[in-house]
Amino acid sequence: MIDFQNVIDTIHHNLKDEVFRGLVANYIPELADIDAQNLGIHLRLLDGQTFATGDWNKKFSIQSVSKVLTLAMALPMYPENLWQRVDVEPSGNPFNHLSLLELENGIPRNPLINAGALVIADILVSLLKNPKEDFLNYVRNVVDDPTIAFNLKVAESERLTGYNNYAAANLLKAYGNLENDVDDVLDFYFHQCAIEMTCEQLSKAFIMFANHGACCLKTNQLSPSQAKRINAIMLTCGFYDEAGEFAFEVGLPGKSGVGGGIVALLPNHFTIAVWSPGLNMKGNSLLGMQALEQFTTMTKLSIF
Ligand SMILES: NC(=O)CC[C@H](N)C(=O)O
Repeated sequence: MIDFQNVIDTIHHNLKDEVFRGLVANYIPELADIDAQNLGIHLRLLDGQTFATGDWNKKFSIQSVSKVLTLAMALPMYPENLWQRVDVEPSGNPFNHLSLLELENGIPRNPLINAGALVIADILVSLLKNPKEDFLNYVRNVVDDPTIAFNLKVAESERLTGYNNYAAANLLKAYGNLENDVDDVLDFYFHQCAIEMTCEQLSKAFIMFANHGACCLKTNQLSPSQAKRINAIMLTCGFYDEAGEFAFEVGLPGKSGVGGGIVALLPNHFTIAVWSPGLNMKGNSLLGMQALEQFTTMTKLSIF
């Protein structure tokens, strides 16, 4: 039996005084002041046991991690046509890259780059009565925690500075791959990214992917087949142009966000959420990746 508490405490100890911690995302001004010294880990086994260390109980902006949750909400509601509007190939490009979108006639490479997430946002804006509230309630239900909320300042900060996302949404609209107004889709997208969670809440939110889709939702659960496919997309596309590196170093499906969070999972075994706000050049948490590399190396628990 692995002493998980000892493993994550050792990783925290190894990394907590690291000098080279990457750079906090400052292209979203409201995120620029987050203290790069934060480092939290929360591990949740499928049998319900949990292990935590460091700043596991502080809220942070989940940013692109939300893209997996919008996909998980949309897929059971729109299973037939979704994959006609967004592909499932890794892009090998940064999360906000646009030239492939033009080359490929407005069909984003996958749902985890920004353009693909905007198509999923558009689907939810079309399907939901009160899109932002309904999605927030979905997340609250998945985690079974009604306190989860948007950070409205972060959403507003992105609205004021998100020129790349405006460009992506306009391009999608020009190619006929957005049904709704560009501003409505972006408003939804900026809010989904501005949800705040702790490592503990995030490890809970992703249990469904480790558990063949099953979680505490009463309706709209993922089927085992849908959960399998989302895991495949996380593995191949969850870290943008560093997806290969993450598979090589860590060997788990996962997703990062520019708030410095990473959540990863081993089907049938566990989910693990790590938060360290400093990012590497590819926009993924620098120490978060190192922590997870140490975790799968020390425990020998990975999909490979
Ligand atoms: N990789 C990320 O977390 C990017 C999300 C961010 N909201 C953006 O659209 O730029």
